Amino acid sequence: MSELVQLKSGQKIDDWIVVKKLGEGAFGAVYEVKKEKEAKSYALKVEAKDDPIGMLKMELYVMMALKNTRKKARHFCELADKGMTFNFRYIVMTLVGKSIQELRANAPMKKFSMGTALSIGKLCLESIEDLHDVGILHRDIKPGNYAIGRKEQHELRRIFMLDFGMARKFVKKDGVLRNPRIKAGFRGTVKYAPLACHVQREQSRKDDIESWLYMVIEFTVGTLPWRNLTDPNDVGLFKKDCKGDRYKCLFGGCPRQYLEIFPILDRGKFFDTPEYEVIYGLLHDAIKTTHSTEYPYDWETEEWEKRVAEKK
Ligand SMILES: Nc1ncnc2c1ncn2[C@@H]1O[C@H](COP(=O)(O)OP(=O)(O)OP(=O)(O)O)[C@@H](O)[C@H]1O
Repeated sequence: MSELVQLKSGQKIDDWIVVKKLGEGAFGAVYEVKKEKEAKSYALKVEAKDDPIGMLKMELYVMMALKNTRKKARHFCELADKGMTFNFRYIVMTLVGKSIQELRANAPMKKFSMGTALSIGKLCLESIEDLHDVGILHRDIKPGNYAIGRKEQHELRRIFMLDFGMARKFVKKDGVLRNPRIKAGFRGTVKYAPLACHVQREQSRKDDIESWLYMVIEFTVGTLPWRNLTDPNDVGLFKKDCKGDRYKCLFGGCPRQYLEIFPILDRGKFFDTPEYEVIYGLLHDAIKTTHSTEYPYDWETEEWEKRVAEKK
């Protein structure tokens, strides 16, 4: 694998000045950048030009595909610039706030209140539906790939879907759905991967929703029962059992409506459009039956701010 590109604070890349590093993924780093004499910050993602995998190309493709859609503004960063220097490629996009993973780490018992869990679960599902609408699967749905907006922009109730490095087009140019390959290599993150991924089956839209369900269960109860398993095969077997006899192990502490989601996914075939509306309906129903309120979100409260300040 090629070396990660490292940029320094103050370094100039075309029109952009690096403020600081925000984080680093397996394939590249993300930096806060600004234009000279402008106050607004953006996020710049880099990748070495000789990177054999070339995840940024897919990120760019996805951002362009989303650009002209009706709902583009809802849950995605906007592309502000793209470019290439002597040894790396980069894209510049909306700067978002904390990832859901970081937020959950700060939450008491590592779980959100029922209202917040259900409400952001709904927004995360909307982002998946929007992505599917442009013919793309995410294939790495997890809390680290979602972030809220920035406080300065008054966007603490907005959810952004990030990181399209694992994405795949499931529709061909002529609009026909691509046929599944006989075998598809493991993609994504073991903890949240759908069962299809564990058995190296081609993923389809319902598999993004299966990962979403694991993520939402974790938002709600603070844990997933296979959290301590490291072997992907063991995790796969555990997930399989949870779809059957061991369902209580996974759904304990969740609203009863979550139990209805696997059957909805299972009755869908590979090429079928998932029943998003039915799932939104279940989430709304769960808000009612658990007597939850969606707002304020947990991170908008004084207790939250106090706890974060105490941790520092
Ligand atoms: N638009 C953005 N604004 C602010 N921070 C961002 C933005 N995009 C990504 N980040 C942050 O940059 C870091 C690296 O992101 P990246 O997507 O490269 O990798 P990752 O998802 O953390 O890891 P991996 O590639 O292993 O899945 C993460 O902490 C992420 O939250």
